[in-house]
Amino acid sequence: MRPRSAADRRRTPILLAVHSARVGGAQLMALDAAGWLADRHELHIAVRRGPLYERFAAAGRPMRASPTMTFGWGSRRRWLLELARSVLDAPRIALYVRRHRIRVVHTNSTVLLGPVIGAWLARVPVVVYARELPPDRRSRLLFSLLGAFADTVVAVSSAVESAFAGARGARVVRISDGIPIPPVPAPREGFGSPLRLCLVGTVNRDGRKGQDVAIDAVARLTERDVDVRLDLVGPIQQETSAAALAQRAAARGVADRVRLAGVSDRVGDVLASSDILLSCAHSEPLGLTIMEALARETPVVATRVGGVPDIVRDGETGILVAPGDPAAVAAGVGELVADPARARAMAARGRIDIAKRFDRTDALRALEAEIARAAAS
Ligand SMILES: CC(=O)N[C@H]1[C@@H](OP(=O)(O)OP(=O)(O)OC[C@H]2O[C@@H](n3ccc(=O)[nH]c3=O)[C@H](O)[C@@H]2O)O[C@H](CO)[C@@H](O)[C@@H]1O
Ligand SMILES: O=P([O-])([O-])O[C@@H]1[C@@H](O)[C@H](O)[C@@H](O)[C@H](O)[C@@H]1O
Repeated sequence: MRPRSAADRRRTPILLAVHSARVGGAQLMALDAAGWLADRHELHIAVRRGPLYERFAAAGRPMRASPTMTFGWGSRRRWLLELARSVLDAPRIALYVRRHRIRVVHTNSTVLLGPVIGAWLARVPVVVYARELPPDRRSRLLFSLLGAFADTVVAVSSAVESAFAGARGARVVRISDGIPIPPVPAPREGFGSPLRLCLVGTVNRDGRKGQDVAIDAVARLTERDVDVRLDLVGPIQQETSAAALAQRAAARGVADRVRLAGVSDRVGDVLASSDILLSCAHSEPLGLTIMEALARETPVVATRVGGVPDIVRDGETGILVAPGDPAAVAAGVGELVADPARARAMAARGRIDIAKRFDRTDALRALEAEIARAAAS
C-alpha cells in the first residue's frame, strides 16, 4: 500500500448530500462545489438518479440518496411521512459516516434532514447550505430543526439569513453563490425589434418563478404597441403547469409572442441574445439567472423579493418592481426601452458589480473554509 503523502493527509473525507439531480440552481451549485471539493478532498456524494446524476457520480464516490422534505404544498400527512422517512434514514447515514471516517457532512439544501441528524448521531459536524425560504409554518419548523442539529448554516442571502435568525445552536454565516464571470461582451446597439425578453426558471406547480406575471406583462406591452417576444426557458416539471401557461398566453391574445422553450444547457447564450431578462418570481432566495444576465450585460427587470435586492441595486444596475404586478414589470421594460443608453450603462455597471461580489471562486473558497472550520471543531 502506498504510504499516505502530506497532500493525502490534508484531504478531508467529506460527505456531500444533494437533494436531487434535476436541473435547478441548488443542484448546479452543488455540482460546482462537488468538482471543487473533489479536487482537494476525498468526496463521497449521496445523490439520487436524475439528469445531473452522472456528473455528480464522476466527482465523488456515490452512495444512496436520502429522502427529502417538500416545501409549500402537499398534505400534512405527507409532510409527516417525509419527516419520519428522513429521521429513519439518519442511522444509515451515521453508519456510513463512521465506516468511511467522514469528517464533515455538507448538504446543499434545506430539504435534507436525514444527513443532518445522521451526522449528529455520528458526532461529526454538518454544514448546511440554505438556498430556500420557508414558505409556511412547517418549513419554519424544519429550519428550526436544522438550526438545532447543524454546526453551520450557510445562508445564500440576507433574506435566508433572516429566516435562521432565531436558530439555536448553529453558527449562521452568509455566503452567496457565485458564478463564473464571462469575458466582456461585444457592445450592442439599442434593442432588437421585436424586443426579445426571456425568463429563465423551472415551470412547476407553485408557479414560483412568476411566468404568469411575465405573460401578462407581455400582453400589456402589446397593448402599448411594443412588438415583443418572450422566451420562457427552464425545465418543465408538470405538463399541466406548462399547459396552463400556454392557455394564459392564448387568453391574453399573446400566444404567438410567448414560447415555452423547455430546459436549456446553454442559458448563457440565451441571456446574451436576449434584450432584457425578466425575473418575476413571487419568492426567490437568491436568483442566479439575474447574476448570469448582468454578467453578460443583459439588462434586468426583477421583482423585489427575497435575496434579489442583494443582487440588484435598484435604478443603478437593474430595475426592481413589486411582485405579482404585471403593469409594474411592463413599466420597467418600458423605462429601459425608452432610454437604451441608460439601460446599457446599468447593465455594464451590473457586470462590474456582479464580478466583484458574486464571483464563483470566491464563493467556493469561502464554502471550503467553512467546511474546514467545521472539520477542525
Ligand atoms: C426557489 C428557490 O429555492 N430558488 C433558489 C434555488 O434555485 P433555483 O432553481 O430557483 O435557481 P435559480 O433560478 O437561481 O437558478 C437556476 C439555474 O439553473 C440554470 N438553468 C435554468 C434553466 C435551464 O433550462 N437550464 C439551466 O441551466 C440557470 O442558468 C441557473 O444557473 O437555488 C439558487 C442557488 O442558490 C437560488 O439562486 C434560488 O433563489
Ligand atoms: O424540486 P427540484 O427541482 O428537485 O429542486 C428544487 C431546486 O431546483 C431548487 O434549486 C431548490 O431551491 C428548491 O427548493 C427545489 O428543491
